[in-house]
Amino acid sequence: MEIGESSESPEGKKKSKSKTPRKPKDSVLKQKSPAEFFADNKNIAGFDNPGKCLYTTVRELVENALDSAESISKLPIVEITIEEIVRSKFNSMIGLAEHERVDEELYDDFESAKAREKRLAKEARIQEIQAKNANLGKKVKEPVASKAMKGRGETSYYRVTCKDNGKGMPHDDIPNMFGRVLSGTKYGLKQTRGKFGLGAKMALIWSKMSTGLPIEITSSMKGQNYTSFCRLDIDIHRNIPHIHVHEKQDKKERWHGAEIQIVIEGNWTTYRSKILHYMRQMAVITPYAEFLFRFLSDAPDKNVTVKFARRTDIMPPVPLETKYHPSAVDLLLIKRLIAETSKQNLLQFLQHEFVNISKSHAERLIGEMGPDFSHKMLVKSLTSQQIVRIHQLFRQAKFDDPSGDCLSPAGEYNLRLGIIKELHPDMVATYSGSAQVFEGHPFLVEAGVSVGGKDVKQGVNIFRFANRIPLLFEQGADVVTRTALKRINWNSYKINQAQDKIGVFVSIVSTKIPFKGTGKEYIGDDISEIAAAVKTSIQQCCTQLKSKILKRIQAREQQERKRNLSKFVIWLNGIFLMLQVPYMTF
Ligand SMILES: Nc1ncnc2c1ncn2[C@@H]1O[C@H](COP(=O)(O)OP(=O)(O)OP(=O)(O)O)[C@@H](O)[C@H]1O
Repeated sequence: MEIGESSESPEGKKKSKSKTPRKPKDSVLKQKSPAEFFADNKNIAGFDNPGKCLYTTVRELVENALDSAESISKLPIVEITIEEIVRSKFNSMIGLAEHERVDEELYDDFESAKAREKRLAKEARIQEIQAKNANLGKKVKEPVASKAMKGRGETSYYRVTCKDNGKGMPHDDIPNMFGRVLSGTKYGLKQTRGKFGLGAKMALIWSKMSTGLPIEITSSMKGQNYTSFCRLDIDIHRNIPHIHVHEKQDKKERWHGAEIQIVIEGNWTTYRSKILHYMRQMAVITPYAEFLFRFLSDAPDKNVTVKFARRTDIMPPVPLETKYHPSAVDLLLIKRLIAETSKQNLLQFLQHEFVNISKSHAERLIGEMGPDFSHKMLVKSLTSQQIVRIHQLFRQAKFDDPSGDCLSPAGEYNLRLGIIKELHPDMVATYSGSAQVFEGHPFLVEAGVSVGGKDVKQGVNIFRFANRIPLLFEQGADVVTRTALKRINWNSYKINQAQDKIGVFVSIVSTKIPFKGTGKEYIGDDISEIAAAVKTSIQQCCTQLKSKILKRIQAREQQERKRNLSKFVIWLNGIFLMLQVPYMTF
């Protein structure tokens, strides 16, 4: 495609033009494209402020990389680099001439002489207090940068690069995968980290909003003798990719996977610890992956390199695509399945498009639908009323629960490995529940509870994972937090909720994780089946721990008794010797 060309054909444009109803002159009605909507409401996708945008961009790219490698059963290798770009370098990148400030008062960080004096006095006072605290051995807080300090010094542009060894992307699909909001390959009923077809596009929208620079995608698939390269941005108004370059290049190395590069505004200082935390927790729940994380800056003392080595070659099974459960479908979905099915008659349709409907069961269901239904009736000829009847029956009838065969939990082994690596606890217990169902969707909960360890605070430390993604935000409202803090009677397991160092790890996997919002930050506490399964899993771990704790208490008591006994024997010996002394002197 030519530079600057959009991917929509002129024919397509003509067609859509003729179909659009003419807008009355006095109409105030406006439409928004999905890209415009998400650009206006980027916070609902986890892009709140520059720091959070940097965090979410890293997250989206890493999760896509893992999904891609796992989809071909490849042990993932993910390299993620954040390169700080100082303002002057950024300006030269975009061809903007350096400009010396002329009218200082115009700037947000302008300080009058009086304000400067006041600030310096305040800073001196703070430094004094901090020096005193340091002398007393108290913890010293980092001073908060003033507006004047922030405005001048802080660099806020970052080149984020993520390279994986996944399956790569078909050459022709790349523009839509990255330049059309709500397009992706993970919409089916399958356990994947991605779901909405939004994340990578949000990173691009943020780059467009903050730096105006395009995204660059390099990809190669197994068996391809070329590498695809694409540089594009997004036409927000029309929600279509705006392609700068899209070409096939000579393949220089035997590599398959993808490398995505994007330049965005961000804030490393405020989100450094969140990003590193995320990487660490990702390494915990994905111990079969190798991660190399780098932060590069012009100031070498700020540089960070962390390698999370692979700790096991055991990968969870590849999640399988499944069919809909009759209790999980609504009218719209039934209509869509009817439109898309390759089956001719109603009997075949029920049998093949849903799980847990056998032939004999389908026959009985059709009998129950009423006299105007028959096995052989053409499924595409069903009227709207008839579809409503099917839906009603699906809601009232009893169906076996879907099996959890399509799910791919982390596995108790991986979870235990992660906990031991992360917390080095004194004791740990893990539990993997069996598959259960909410609203027709299979889900499975695994948990680990640990006591003691290094770098663990006193009290309950919660680690949450959903479809093997670490969840770091909105902890308070999450089903795991609420359950661990309010519904577990820790005392009854001989664990002191306030004083012991308790680690609670809960991993939930499902073909549909009921996240609150598209930012995938927490799972609400309103689905009773999930809340109950989380509680049971934590309790099961606590029960295992209780027997270990009791054994430890018994062992301690026994030791104490032994110690007391030996003290008593020493004391007796002493008495005996004392009694001997008079005789010995004779
Ligand atoms: N590193 C990658 N390797 C292979 N394919 C990728 C990669 N990154 C993105 N894709 C493809 O691009 C599509 C769109 O990605 P995007 O991040 O926008 O959404 P998603 O991952 O499907 O869902 P979500 O918005 O929930 O993250 C993906 O469905 C996937 O097919």
